[in-house]
Amino acid sequence: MAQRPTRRVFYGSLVHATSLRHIQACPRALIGVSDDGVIDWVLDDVDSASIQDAMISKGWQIEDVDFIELGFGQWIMPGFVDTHTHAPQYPNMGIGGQYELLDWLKNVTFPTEAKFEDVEYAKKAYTSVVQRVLDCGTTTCCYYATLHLQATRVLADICHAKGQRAFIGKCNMDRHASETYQESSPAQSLADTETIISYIGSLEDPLVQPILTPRFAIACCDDLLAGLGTIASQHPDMAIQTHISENPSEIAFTGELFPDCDTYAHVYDKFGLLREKTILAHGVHLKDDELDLIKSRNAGISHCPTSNFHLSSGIANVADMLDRGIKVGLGTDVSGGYSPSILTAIQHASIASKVLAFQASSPPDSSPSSFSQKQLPLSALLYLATLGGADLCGLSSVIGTITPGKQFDAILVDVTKGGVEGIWVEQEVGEELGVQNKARLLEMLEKFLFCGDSRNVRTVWVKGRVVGGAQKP
Ligand SMILES: Nc1nc2[nH]cnc2c(=O)[nH]1
Ligand SMILES: [Zn+2]
Repeated sequence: MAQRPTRRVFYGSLVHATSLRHIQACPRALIGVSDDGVIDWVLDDVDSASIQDAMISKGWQIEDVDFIELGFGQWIMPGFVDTHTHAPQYPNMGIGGQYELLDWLKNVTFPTEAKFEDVEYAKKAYTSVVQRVLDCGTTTCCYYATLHLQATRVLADICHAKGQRAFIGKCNMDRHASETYQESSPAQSLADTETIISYIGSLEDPLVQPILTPRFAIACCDDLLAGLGTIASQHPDMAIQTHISENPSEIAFTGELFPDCDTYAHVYDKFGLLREKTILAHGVHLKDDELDLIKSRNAGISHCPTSNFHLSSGIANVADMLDRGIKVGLGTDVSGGYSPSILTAIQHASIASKVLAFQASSPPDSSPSSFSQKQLPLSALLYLATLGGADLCGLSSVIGTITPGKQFDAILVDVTKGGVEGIWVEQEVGEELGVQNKARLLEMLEKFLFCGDSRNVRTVWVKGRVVGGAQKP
């Protein structure tokens, strides 16, 4: 029996942000994806009559491939990168918005996370969390797990089985949490961290990677932070995630606990935890010298605007971070944030930038290269959700755009479905693929980013494998 071809060619619209300032929108792209899930070639503008010739020019024959032609209102774009979320907090999503951070952790979050001591509970919860996140179009996700070793293994296994690209961190926290939910000693916490690192390293596919995860400075004693710094130095390539400067009471308490450190960022730096691929969630109240330090260490910020609004933390000045050349990605921060979808983070990142812009006391910098005191343009929003997030995780050469040599981590968007109103009116009057010109495509993209939801995410691929979506083929 003839083998089913596994090389795929997509014909239709392609949209991706290649920089903070530029969206490439190609209404008639032809994309060749190899059977190992790598993007082999991309042609920007191919007439429908020239498809076969175009493929032949790449050495591909139409009979040897799965050929997928996109319809009206559909396009391929990179999958989203969620640079900060808490898998064990999904059961709590939407609950606890009356609290600010420290009370919210005590009253809502720690009791929920404690339940993950039960491995069966963890299996059930994490199975549905990971599928939900994939169905939202998130192809790469940086997950905090809980402090539990077994449950963290379960989360890694589920991401591995479902094929999500993921960073999985067993949370380190040995103080200032609760009597029933904190680790017994730094030694225990560090030993479990080493165990999870080697366990995740033993999974045969490098899609799932370990990430060092000190919860935040308040929850880690000096010995624990020092031990994590040692582990970090033994794994110079490993990513690190933590929280920083989210809430005024948190910052004040951190200052009391680390009186020898000038700022919050200096605490992490002192212990060797501020470096390339360090993902700092929030950064709402960072001072100038902290921003300088973060930039000098080549670390970056996960902007979590939904959470920053929901827990009344404040508004992070992303425009200023971008002007300083600091890496920024988006995070849902469930369940500080109440949505698993990066679309919600995009919407709130836009609103946050507008609030800062209209509260500014001076006129915006007139330089077109400055984002400061201006609303974030669509290109920046899309960039933060894709390539910017990838860059923060050290994956910008692997994912984040639909570019030859990168892996096919992508979504097929369909704005004729679900809750995106208004698009199909033009379709009724005869608009077809060829007429879906660049301006129209950008308009549809904007509508998807602001009015869309997971019903519009038709298919989700990671490394060429279908892993989710509203309508898997
Ligand atoms: N938003 C948020 N901030 C934190 N700081 C320490 N832990 C957490 C957490 O779980 N969520
Ligand atoms: Zn968080």
